[in-house]
Amino acid sequence: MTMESAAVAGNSFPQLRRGSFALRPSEEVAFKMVSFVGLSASSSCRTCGINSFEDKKLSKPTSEMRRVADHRDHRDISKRLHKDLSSFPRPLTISEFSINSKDDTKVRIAFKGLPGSYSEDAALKAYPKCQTVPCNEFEDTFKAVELWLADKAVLPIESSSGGSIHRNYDLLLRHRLHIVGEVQLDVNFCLLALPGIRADHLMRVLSHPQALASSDTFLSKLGVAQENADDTAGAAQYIASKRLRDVGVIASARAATIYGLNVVAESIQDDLYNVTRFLVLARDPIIPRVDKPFKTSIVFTLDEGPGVLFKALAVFSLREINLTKIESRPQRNRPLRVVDDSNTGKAKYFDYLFYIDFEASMVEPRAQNALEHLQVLNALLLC
Ligand SMILES: O=C(O)C(=O)C[C@]1(C(=O)O)C=C[C@@H](O)C=C1
Repeated sequence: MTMESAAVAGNSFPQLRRGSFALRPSEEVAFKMVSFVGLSASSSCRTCGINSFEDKKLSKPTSEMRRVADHRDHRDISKRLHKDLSSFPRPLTISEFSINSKDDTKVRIAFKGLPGSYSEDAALKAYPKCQTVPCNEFEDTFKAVELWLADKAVLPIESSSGGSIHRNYDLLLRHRLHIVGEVQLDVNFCLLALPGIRADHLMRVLSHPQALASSDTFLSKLGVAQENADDTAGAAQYIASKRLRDVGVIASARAATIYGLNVVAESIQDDLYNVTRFLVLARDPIIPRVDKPFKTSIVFTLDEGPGVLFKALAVFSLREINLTKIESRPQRNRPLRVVDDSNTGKAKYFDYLFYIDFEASMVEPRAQNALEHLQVLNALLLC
Protein backbone atom coordinates (compact mmCIF):
# COMPACT_ATOMS: atom_id res chain seq x y z
CA MET A 1 0.00 0.00 0.00
CA THR A 2 1.37 3.43 -0.83
CA MET A 3 0.83 6.25 1.60
CA GLU A 4 -1.00 8.16 -1.07
CA SER A 5 -3.58 5.51 -1.83
CA ALA A 6 -4.07 4.75 1.85
CA ALA A 7 -4.56 8.42 2.61
CA VAL A 8 -7.33 8.62 0.03
CA ALA A 9 -9.03 5.66 1.68
CA GLY A 10 -8.62 7.05 5.17
CA ASN A 11 -11.38 7.93 7.54
CA SER A 12 -11.73 9.12 11.17
CA PHE A 13 -9.18 8.08 13.74
CA PRO A 14 -8.45 5.75 16.75
CA GLN A 15 -5.84 3.42 18.12
CA LEU A 16 -5.42 -0.29 18.35
CA ARG A 17 -5.61 -3.07 20.74
CA ARG A 18 -6.28 -6.68 19.99
CA GLY A 19 -9.62 -7.62 21.39
CA SER A 20 -13.23 -6.73 21.03
CA PHE A 21 -13.75 -3.03 20.52
CA ALA A 22 -16.19 -0.25 20.19
CA LEU A 23 -15.75 2.99 18.34
CA ARG A 24 -16.06 5.97 20.60
CA PRO A 25 -15.64 9.69 20.20
CA SER A 26 -11.96 10.48 20.56
CA GLU A 27 -12.60 12.45 23.79
CA GLU A 28 -13.66 9.25 25.47
CA VAL A 29 -11.02 7.00 24.04
CA ALA A 30 -8.93 5.27 26.64
CA PHE A 31 -5.61 4.18 25.22
CA LYS A 32 -5.18 0.47 25.07
CA MET A 33 -2.28 -1.05 23.31
CA VAL A 34 -0.63 -4.32 22.75
CA SER A 35 3.07 -4.58 23.29
CA PHE A 36 4.87 -7.75 22.61
CA VAL A 37 8.31 -9.19 22.39
CA GLY A 38 9.99 -11.45 19.89
CA LEU A 39 10.60 -15.12 20.43
CA SER A 40 13.89 -14.71 22.19
CA ALA A 41 12.49 -12.42 24.85
CA SER A 42 10.92 -13.30 28.13
CA SER A 43 9.46 -11.17 30.83
CA SER A 44 7.11 -11.25 33.76
CA CYS A 45 3.91 -9.30 33.78
CA ARG A 46 3.34 -6.65 36.37
CA THR A 47 1.38 -3.49 36.70
CA CYS A 48 2.80 -0.84 34.44
CA GLY A 49 3.00 2.86 35.08
CA ILE A 50 2.88 5.28 32.20
CA ASN A 51 3.88 8.64 33.51
CA SER A 52 5.82 10.91 31.26
CA PHE A 53 4.67 12.77 28.21
CA GLU A 54 8.04 14.41 27.66
CA ASP A 55 9.36 14.09 24.14
CA LYS A 56 13.14 14.13 24.03
CA LYS A 57 13.88 13.26 20.42
CA LEU A 58 12.11 14.87 17.50
CA SER A 59 14.07 14.90 14.28
CA LYS A 60 13.79 17.78 11.83
CA PRO A 61 10.02 18.16 11.57
CA THR A 62 8.61 20.06 8.62
CA SER A 63 6.66 23.24 9.41
CA GLU A 64 3.37 21.40 8.78
CA MET A 65 4.40 18.55 11.05
CA ARG A 66 5.60 21.00 13.69
CA ARG A 67 2.28 22.81 13.53
CA VAL A 68 0.46 19.55 14.18
CA ALA A 69 2.95 18.52 16.85
CA ASP A 70 2.45 21.84 18.66
CA HIS A 71 -1.14 20.87 19.40
CA ARG A 72 0.20 18.32 21.83
CA ASP A 73 1.03 21.04 24.28
CA HIS A 74 -2.47 22.30 24.59
CA ARG A 75 -3.25 22.09 28.28
CA ASP A 76 -6.82 20.85 28.01
CA ILE A 77 -5.81 18.06 25.72
CA SER A 78 -2.96 17.12 27.96
CA LYS A 79 -5.32 16.93 30.93
CA ARG A 80 -7.73 14.79 28.96
CA LEU A 81 -5.01 12.41 27.95
CA HIS A 82 -3.77 12.08 31.50
CA LYS A 83 -7.28 11.17 32.46
CA ASP A 84 -7.49 8.65 29.64
CA LEU A 85 -4.21 7.04 30.52
CA SER A 86 -5.12 6.76 34.16
CA SER A 87 -8.17 4.75 33.14
CA PHE A 88 -6.04 2.03 31.53
CA PRO A 89 -7.19 -1.44 32.45
CA ARG A 90 -4.68 -2.93 34.85
CA PRO A 91 -3.94 -6.64 34.89
CA LEU A 92 -5.68 -8.37 37.76
CA THR A 93 -2.99 -10.92 38.34
CA ILE A 94 0.74 -11.17 38.13
CA SER A 95 1.51 -14.00 35.73
CA GLU A 96 4.61 -15.32 34.05
CA PHE A 97 5.05 -14.63 30.37
CA SER A 98 7.08 -17.59 29.34
CA ILE A 99 8.11 -17.69 25.70
CA ASN A 100 11.15 -19.99 25.90
CA SER A 101 10.98 -20.15 29.68
CA LYS A 102 12.59 -23.21 31.26
CA ASP A 103 9.42 -24.96 32.36
CA ASP A 104 6.61 -24.71 29.87
CA THR A 105 5.48 -28.32 30.29
CA LYS A 106 2.13 -27.27 31.70
CA VAL A 107 1.45 -24.56 29.13
CA ARG A 108 -1.38 -25.46 26.76
CA ILE A 109 -1.11 -23.83 23.35
CA ALA A 110 -4.07 -23.79 20.96
CA PHE A 111 -3.39 -23.90 17.23
CA LYS A 112 -5.43 -24.47 14.09
CA GLY A 113 -4.99 -27.82 12.40
CA LEU A 114 -3.98 -31.36 13.27
CA PRO A 115 -0.76 -32.47 14.97
CA GLY A 116 2.08 -32.05 12.46
CA SER A 117 0.80 -28.77 11.00
CA TYR A 118 3.12 -25.80 10.62
CA SER A 119 1.09 -23.93 13.22
CA GLU A 120 1.93 -26.66 15.72
CA ASP A 121 5.60 -26.29 14.71
CA ALA A 122 5.32 -22.59 15.55
CA ALA A 123 3.73 -23.37 18.94
CA LEU A 124 6.55 -25.82 19.70
CA LYS A 125 9.17 -23.31 18.61
CA ALA A 126 7.78 -20.81 21.10
CA TYR A 127 7.14 -23.32 23.88
CA PRO A 128 9.23 -26.45 23.19
CA LYS A 129 7.70 -28.59 25.95
CA CYS A 130 4.16 -27.30 25.80
CA GLN A 131 1.00 -29.32 25.45
CA THR A 132 -0.50 -28.40 22.07
CA VAL A 133 -4.28 -28.15 21.65
CA PRO A 134 -5.47 -28.78 18.05
CA CYS A 135 -8.48 -26.73 16.93
CA ASN A 136 -10.67 -26.96 13.82
CA GLU A 137 -10.85 -23.27 12.96
CA PHE A 138 -8.88 -20.12 13.71
CA GLU A 139 -11.80 -18.83 15.77
CA ASP A 140 -11.73 -22.00 17.89
CA THR A 141 -8.18 -21.14 18.99
CA PHE A 142 -9.44 -17.81 20.34
CA LYS A 143 -12.35 -19.53 22.09
CA ALA A 144 -10.08 -22.20 23.56
CA VAL A 145 -8.08 -19.48 25.34
CA GLU A 146 -11.14 -17.44 26.31
CA LEU A 147 -12.74 -20.55 27.85
CA TRP A 148 -9.50 -21.47 29.69
CA LEU A 149 -9.17 -24.70 27.68
CA ALA A 150 -5.79 -23.39 26.57
CA ASP A 151 -3.40 -20.81 28.04
CA LYS A 152 -2.33 -19.24 24.78
CA ALA A 153 -3.00 -19.44 21.07
CA VAL A 154 -0.49 -19.37 18.23
CA LEU A 155 -1.83 -18.38 14.84
CA PRO A 156 -0.37 -17.28 11.51
CA ILE A 157 -0.71 -13.59 10.63
CA GLU A 158 1.38 -13.27 7.45
CA SER A 159 3.67 -15.23 5.21
CA SER A 160 6.50 -14.08 2.99
CA SER A 161 4.92 -15.77 -0.02
CA GLY A 162 1.19 -15.13 0.52
CA GLY A 163 1.10 -11.90 2.54
CA SER A 164 -1.38 -11.12 5.31
CA ILE A 165 -3.86 -13.66 6.64
CA HIS A 166 -6.80 -11.30 6.75
CA ARG A 167 -9.12 -13.64 8.60
CA ASN A 168 -6.87 -13.39 11.64
CA TYR A 169 -6.65 -9.59 11.48
CA ASP A 170 -10.44 -9.54 11.66
CA LEU A 171 -10.59 -12.08 14.49
CA LEU A 172 -8.09 -10.11 16.56
CA LEU A 173 -10.62 -7.32 16.83
CA ARG A 174 -13.59 -9.58 17.52
CA HIS A 175 -11.98 -11.29 20.49
CA ARG A 176 -10.55 -10.02 23.74
CA LEU A 177 -7.12 -11.61 23.60
CA HIS A 178 -3.78 -9.79 23.74
CA ILE A 179 -0.73 -10.22 21.55
CA VAL A 180 2.11 -11.29 23.82
CA GLY A 181 4.72 -12.52 21.36
CA GLU A 182 5.54 -13.52 17.85
CA VAL A 183 7.23 -16.48 16.19
CA GLN A 184 8.86 -16.54 12.77
CA LEU A 185 8.92 -20.02 11.29
CA ASP A 186 10.89 -21.15 8.24
CA VAL A 187 8.35 -23.18 6.31
CA ASN A 188 9.84 -26.03 4.34
CA PHE A 189 7.12 -27.62 2.20
CA CYS A 190 7.56 -31.34 1.45
CA LEU A 191 5.71 -33.65 -0.92
CA LEU A 192 4.51 -36.69 1.04
CA ALA A 193 2.99 -39.97 -0.17
CA LEU A 194 2.34 -43.50 1.07
CA PRO A 195 5.48 -45.65 1.41
CA GLY A 196 6.64 -47.04 -1.94
CA ILE A 197 4.90 -44.34 -3.99
CA ARG A 198 7.01 -42.15 -6.32
CA ALA A 199 6.19 -38.61 -7.45
CA ASP A 200 5.32 -39.79 -10.97
CA HIS A 201 2.66 -42.15 -9.55
CA LEU A 202 0.63 -39.22 -8.26
CA MET A 203 -2.50 -37.88 -9.97
CA ARG A 204 -3.56 -35.36 -7.30
CA VAL A 205 -1.92 -33.34 -4.53
CA LEU A 206 -3.88 -32.13 -1.49
CA SER A 207 -2.88 -29.35 0.87
CA HIS A 208 -3.65 -26.03 2.48
CA PRO A 209 -4.22 -23.41 -0.27
CA GLN A 210 -1.16 -21.45 0.87
CA ALA A 211 1.06 -24.52 0.56
CA LEU A 212 -0.31 -25.28 -2.92
CA ALA A 213 0.12 -21.67 -4.09
CA SER A 214 3.67 -21.49 -2.73
CA SER A 215 4.66 -24.71 -4.54
CA ASP A 216 3.04 -23.90 -7.86
CA THR A 217 6.17 -24.27 -10.03
CA PHE A 218 6.93 -27.72 -8.63
CA LEU A 219 3.31 -28.91 -8.95
CA SER A 220 2.93 -27.57 -12.50
CA LYS A 221 6.03 -29.48 -13.59
CA LEU A 222 4.64 -32.60 -11.93
CA GLY A 223 1.37 -32.11 -13.85
CA VAL A 224 -0.94 -33.10 -10.99
CA ALA A 225 -4.39 -31.79 -10.05
CA GLN A 226 -4.38 -29.60 -6.93
CA GLU A 227 -7.03 -29.86 -4.20
CA ASN A 228 -7.53 -27.66 -1.15
CA ALA A 229 -7.52 -29.04 2.37
CA ASP A 230 -8.10 -27.27 5.72
CA ASP A 231 -4.52 -27.73 6.83
CA THR A 232 -1.39 -29.53 5.69
CA ALA A 233 -1.40 -32.14 8.46
CA GLY A 234 -5.12 -32.83 7.93
CA ALA A 235 -4.34 -33.66 4.30
CA ALA A 236 -1.55 -36.01 5.41
CA GLN A 237 -3.83 -37.74 7.89
CA TYR A 238 -6.52 -38.12 5.19
CA ILE A 239 -4.38 -39.87 2.56
CA ALA A 240 -2.77 -42.06 5.22
CA SER A 241 -6.09 -43.18 6.69
CA LYS A 242 -7.67 -43.79 3.25
CA ARG A 243 -4.50 -45.45 1.90
CA LEU A 244 -4.73 -43.29 -1.24
CA ARG A 245 -1.89 -44.43 -3.51
CA ASP A 246 -2.29 -41.88 -6.30
CA VAL A 247 -2.64 -38.85 -4.03
CA GLY A 248 0.21 -36.85 -2.51
CA VAL A 249 0.13 -34.06 0.06
CA ILE A 250 2.22 -31.02 0.82
CA ALA A 251 3.05 -31.00 4.50
CA SER A 252 6.00 -31.06 6.89
CA ALA A 253 8.53 -33.84 7.42
CA ARG A 254 7.16 -34.08 10.97
CA ALA A 255 3.68 -34.77 9.57
CA ALA A 256 5.21 -37.60 7.48
CA THR A 257 6.55 -39.21 10.66
CA ILE A 258 3.28 -38.78 12.55
CA TYR A 259 1.07 -40.28 9.80
CA GLY A 260 3.47 -42.91 8.45
CA LEU A 261 4.11 -41.27 5.07
CA ASN A 262 7.31 -40.91 3.05
CA VAL A 263 8.96 -37.62 2.11
CA VAL A 264 9.05 -37.81 -1.70
CA ALA A 265 10.53 -34.32 -2.25
CA GLU A 266 11.74 -31.57 0.08
CA SER A 267 11.82 -27.76 -0.14
CA ILE A 268 9.38 -27.69 -3.03
CA GLN A 269 8.28 -24.07 -2.44
CA ASP A 270 8.92 -21.49 -5.19
CA ASP A 271 10.82 -19.20 -2.82
CA LEU A 272 13.64 -20.84 -0.95
CA TYR A 273 13.24 -18.25 1.81
CA ASN A 274 9.66 -18.97 2.93
CA VAL A 275 8.75 -17.61 6.34
CA THR A 276 5.43 -17.42 8.17
CA ARG A 277 5.00 -15.01 11.06
CA PHE A 278 2.77 -16.23 13.89
CA LEU A 279 1.30 -14.28 16.80
CA VAL A 280 1.09 -15.59 20.36
CA LEU A 281 -2.15 -14.54 22.04
CA ALA A 282 -3.09 -14.65 25.71
CA ARG A 283 -5.90 -13.58 28.02
CA ASP A 284 -3.67 -11.16 29.95
CA PRO A 285 -1.53 -8.48 28.37
CA ILE A 286 2.21 -8.48 28.74
CA ILE A 287 3.53 -5.48 30.58
CA PRO A 288 5.85 -3.50 28.33
CA ARG A 289 9.45 -2.96 29.44
CA VAL A 290 12.55 -1.38 27.98
CA ASP A 291 15.18 -4.05 28.63
CA LYS A 292 14.15 -6.08 25.56
CA PRO A 293 13.09 -5.01 22.08
CA PHE A 294 9.32 -4.54 22.07
CA LYS A 295 6.78 -4.11 19.35
CA THR A 296 3.44 -2.43 19.86
CA SER A 297 0.36 -2.98 17.71
CA ILE A 298 -2.42 -0.48 17.29
CA VAL A 299 -5.54 -0.18 15.14
CA PHE A 300 -7.35 3.01 14.28
CA THR A 301 -9.61 4.74 11.81
CA LEU A 302 -9.04 8.17 10.29
CA ASP A 303 -11.18 11.15 9.41
CA GLU A 304 -11.63 11.87 5.75
CA GLY A 305 -9.25 14.49 4.35
CA PRO A 306 -6.13 15.03 2.30
CA GLY A 307 -2.99 13.63 3.82
CA VAL A 308 -4.60 12.26 6.99
CA LEU A 309 -2.78 8.94 6.79
CA PHE A 310 0.46 10.76 6.02
CA LYS A 311 0.02 12.83 9.18
CA ALA A 312 -0.88 9.76 11.21
CA LEU A 313 2.26 7.95 10.07
CA ALA A 314 4.34 11.09 10.67
CA VAL A 315 3.69 10.90 14.43
CA PHE A 316 5.97 7.84 14.43
CA SER A 317 8.55 9.09 11.95
CA LEU A 318 8.90 12.37 13.91
CA ARG A 319 10.00 10.31 16.89
CA GLU A 320 12.16 7.93 14.86
CA ILE A 321 9.88 5.02 15.68
CA ASN A 322 10.21 2.32 13.08
CA LEU A 323 7.01 0.86 11.62
CA THR A 324 7.26 -2.83 10.81
CA LYS A 325 3.81 -3.45 9.34
CA ILE A 326 0.85 -1.53 7.98
CA GLU A 327 -2.36 -3.32 7.07
CA SER A 328 -5.78 -1.94 6.20
CA ARG A 329 -9.13 -3.71 6.34
CA PRO A 330 -12.57 -2.40 5.39
CA GLN A 331 -14.78 -1.56 8.37
CA ARG A 332 -17.29 -4.33 8.04
CA ASN A 333 -19.92 -2.85 10.36
CA ARG A 334 -19.79 0.54 8.56
CA PRO A 335 -18.25 -0.15 5.15
CA LEU A 336 -19.25 2.98 3.21
CA ARG A 337 -18.54 6.59 4.05
CA VAL A 338 -20.63 9.22 2.31
CA VAL A 339 -18.85 12.51 1.76
CA ASP A 340 -19.83 15.74 0.06
CA ASP A 341 -18.24 16.24 -3.29
CA SER A 342 -18.54 19.67 -4.93
CA ASN A 343 -19.00 18.30 -8.46
CA THR A 344 -21.18 15.24 -8.06
CA GLY A 345 -23.05 15.70 -4.80
CA LYS A 346 -22.38 12.64 -2.68
CA ALA A 347 -19.50 10.24 -3.05
CA LYS A 348 -19.05 6.97 -1.23
CA TYR A 349 -15.74 5.54 -0.08
CA PHE A 350 -14.84 2.46 1.84
CA ASP A 351 -14.06 3.15 5.47
CA TYR A 352 -10.88 1.43 6.62
CA LEU A 353 -9.27 0.18 9.78
CA PHE A 354 -5.51 0.71 9.83
CA TYR A 355 -3.35 -1.76 11.71
CA ILE A 356 0.15 -0.65 12.55
CA ASP A 357 3.00 -2.47 14.29
CA PHE A 358 5.81 -0.28 15.54
CA GLU A 359 9.12 -0.94 17.25
CA ALA A 360 8.84 0.69 20.65
CA SER A 361 7.61 -0.22 24.09
CA MET A 362 4.71 1.67 25.61
CA VAL A 363 6.88 2.52 28.61
CA GLU A 364 8.94 4.71 26.29
CA PRO A 365 7.86 8.37 26.34
CA ARG A 366 8.28 8.61 22.56
CA ALA A 367 5.68 5.84 22.10
CA GLN A 368 3.29 7.46 24.56
CA ASN A 369 3.76 10.79 22.84
CA ALA A 370 3.19 9.31 19.42
CA LEU A 371 -0.17 7.93 20.52
CA GLU A 372 -1.05 11.17 22.26
CA HIS A 373 -0.21 12.94 19.03
CA LEU A 374 -2.50 10.58 17.12
CA GLN A 375 -5.37 11.62 19.34
CA VAL A 376 -4.64 15.26 18.71
CA LEU A 377 -4.98 14.45 15.02
CA ASN A 378 -8.49 13.25 15.84
CA ALA A 379 -7.46 9.64 15.65
CA LEU A 380 -10.09 7.19 16.79
CA LEU A 381 -8.33 4.36 18.52
CA LEU A 382 -10.12 1.07 18.79
CA CYS A 383 -10.28 -0.45 22.22
O1 LIG B 1 -1.77 -25.96 7.34
C1 LIG B 1 -0.86 -25.75 8.15
O2 LIG B 1 0.01 -26.57 8.42
C2 LIG B 1 -0.83 -24.48 8.86
O3 LIG B 1 -0.22 -24.38 9.89
C3 LIG B 1 -1.50 -23.30 8.26
C4 LIG B 1 -0.59 -22.46 7.38
C5 LIG B 1 -1.32 -21.14 6.99
O4 LIG B 1 -2.41 -20.86 7.48
O5 LIG B 1 -0.75 -20.40 6.16
C6 LIG B 1 0.62 -22.05 8.10
C7 LIG B 1 1.83 -22.00 7.51
C8 LIG B 1 2.05 -22.45 6.14
O6 LIG B 1 2.29 -21.30 5.35
C9 LIG B 1 0.90 -23.14 5.55
C10 LIG B 1 -0.28 -23.18 6.16
